[in-house]
Amino acid sequence: MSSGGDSDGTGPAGGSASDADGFGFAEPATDQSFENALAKARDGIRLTVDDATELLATGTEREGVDPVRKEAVLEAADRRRAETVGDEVTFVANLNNNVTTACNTGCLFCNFKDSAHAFEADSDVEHAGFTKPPAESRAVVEDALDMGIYEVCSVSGLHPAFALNEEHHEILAARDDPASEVNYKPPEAYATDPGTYLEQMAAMSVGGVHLHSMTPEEAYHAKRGTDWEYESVYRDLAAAGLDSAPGTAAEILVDEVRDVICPGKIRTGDWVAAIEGAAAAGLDVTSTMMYGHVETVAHRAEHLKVIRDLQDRTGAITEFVPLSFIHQNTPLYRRGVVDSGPSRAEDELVVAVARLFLDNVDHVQASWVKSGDAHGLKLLNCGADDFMGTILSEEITSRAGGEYGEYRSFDDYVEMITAIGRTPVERSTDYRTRRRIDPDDGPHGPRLGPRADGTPMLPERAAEGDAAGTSPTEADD
Ligand SMILES: C[S@@+](CC[C@H](N)C(=O)[O-])C[C@H]1O[C@@H](n2cnc3c(N)ncnc32)[C@H](O)[C@@H]1O
Ligand SMILES: Nc1c(NC[C@H](O)[C@H](O)[C@H](O)CO)[nH]c(=O)[nH]c1=O
Ligand SMILES: N[C@@H](Cc1ccc(O)cc1)C(=O)O
Ligand code: SF4
Repeated sequence: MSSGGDSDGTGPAGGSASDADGFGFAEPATDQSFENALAKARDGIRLTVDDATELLATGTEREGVDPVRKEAVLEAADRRRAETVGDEVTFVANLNNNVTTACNTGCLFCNFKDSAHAFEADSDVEHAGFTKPPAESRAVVEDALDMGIYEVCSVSGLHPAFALNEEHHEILAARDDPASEVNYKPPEAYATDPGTYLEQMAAMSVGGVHLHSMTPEEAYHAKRGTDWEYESVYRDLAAAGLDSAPGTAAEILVDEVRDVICPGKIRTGDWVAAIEGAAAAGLDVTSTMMYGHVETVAHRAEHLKVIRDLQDRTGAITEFVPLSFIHQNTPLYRRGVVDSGPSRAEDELVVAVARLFLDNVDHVQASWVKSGDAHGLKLLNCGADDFMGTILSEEITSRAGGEYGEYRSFDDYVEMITAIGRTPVERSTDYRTRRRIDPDDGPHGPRLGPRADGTPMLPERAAEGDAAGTSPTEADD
């Protein structure tokens, strides 16, 4: 959180919940409010937003995290995890293939993007970003399929030349001033044409891989300037090869927070509508929350309620992914709006309260990308049961200043998960296909991907020690 120093404190997020305006917390909180919420959590009674706020803050009547209360919350969540999903820890053999970093949305927590102007054909602005045309996307996925991946996860900047299809290009180009009205410039204006969204889907959906792509923000971009429904856009994307959608762009699903950290992004209502559209089109979705910047614990609780209500209506959410804010290279930090990300105690409480509050979402993910191995494993004892994927490539967290590398091998996974006394399980994106891994039967490699045969994905030395800084390309040399 933004007030640094005490690594176990919650800063303003922990302390200000009871004075947050407009969230119904005017009643002075008492010790009893926390104890009541904890008792409900232990008994499996559905929690209210106020209950979640109490648990996230370890009581709102005092500032900072109370270590004894925190342990009680984590223990309740760990027990709930064991009762609902058991002792398996899942992970997926996957590849991140992000198509472009060009984006003008201007989110203040993001350093993944590069100003789209720099990508224009006549620009001489230097940038370290990229745009992969569909053929290049396909080649990257093909290579990873040979390594045994099950899933390709693709999230991208909102490139102004991106359109759903040719019809969308025509609609956007017909505007009087497409650049300012609908954030559109024709592909000819750019050094590299990203192709259409449908072309990218068709290119990446190769060889039976599971394609996990098109966040609500991207879906909005794929229908901007039209009266198309999210459902029909997701149906077209699915017909081109999309299998499920990532629920990023959620950030904090409270508009007064979005006004500060991502004023250019879709509002909460649109994010919810996009996910409902994806679900109506028959797609599974994930859900996320990026926390630890300017929001209060009450905002986190409100966010969880949005997700739980959405899941009550759709049943399409396969997992909840807490995304711990990485602050170092972001505008929010550089401009002095925040002076750190969340504390480890906050990470633990977010995972735990997500497990307890989201009684209708089976899986809660820990991220070695955001938290590193040791803290990631700790989160698996706070209510999480999934440890994400091999990913092979990472650009969002590393560009923000994260230092935990860009892939983990199956041997890494098996060693880490068995070290905490749990069972390693290779999963499909939707968790329906699962393969328990015998730790003694190494070396380990993926078996669920269309071309997977149990061969380790990466040469042994690439997976040694801290994987940070070694790319798969370097490892192949
Ligand atoms: C980089 S965007 C790419 C996809 C698309 N542009 C979008 O916004 O949905 C994907 C997600 O990465 C996460 N993210 C970006 N910067 C981050 C940071 N500094 N720390 C943690 N998560 C971050 C945000 O949750 C964001 O929605
Ligand atoms: N938590 C992070 C993820 N999670 C996504 C998973 O890797 C996977 O795609 C999803 O669970 C669907 O199967 N990905 C990142 O790149 N970085 C993270 O921090
Ligand atoms: N790629 C996202 C995380 C993510 C991707 C897909 C998901 O389904 C969930 C989370 C990030 O690094 O921030
Ligand atoms: S989070 Fe997504 S929409 Fe926002 S600036 Fe980054 S890439 Fe663009």
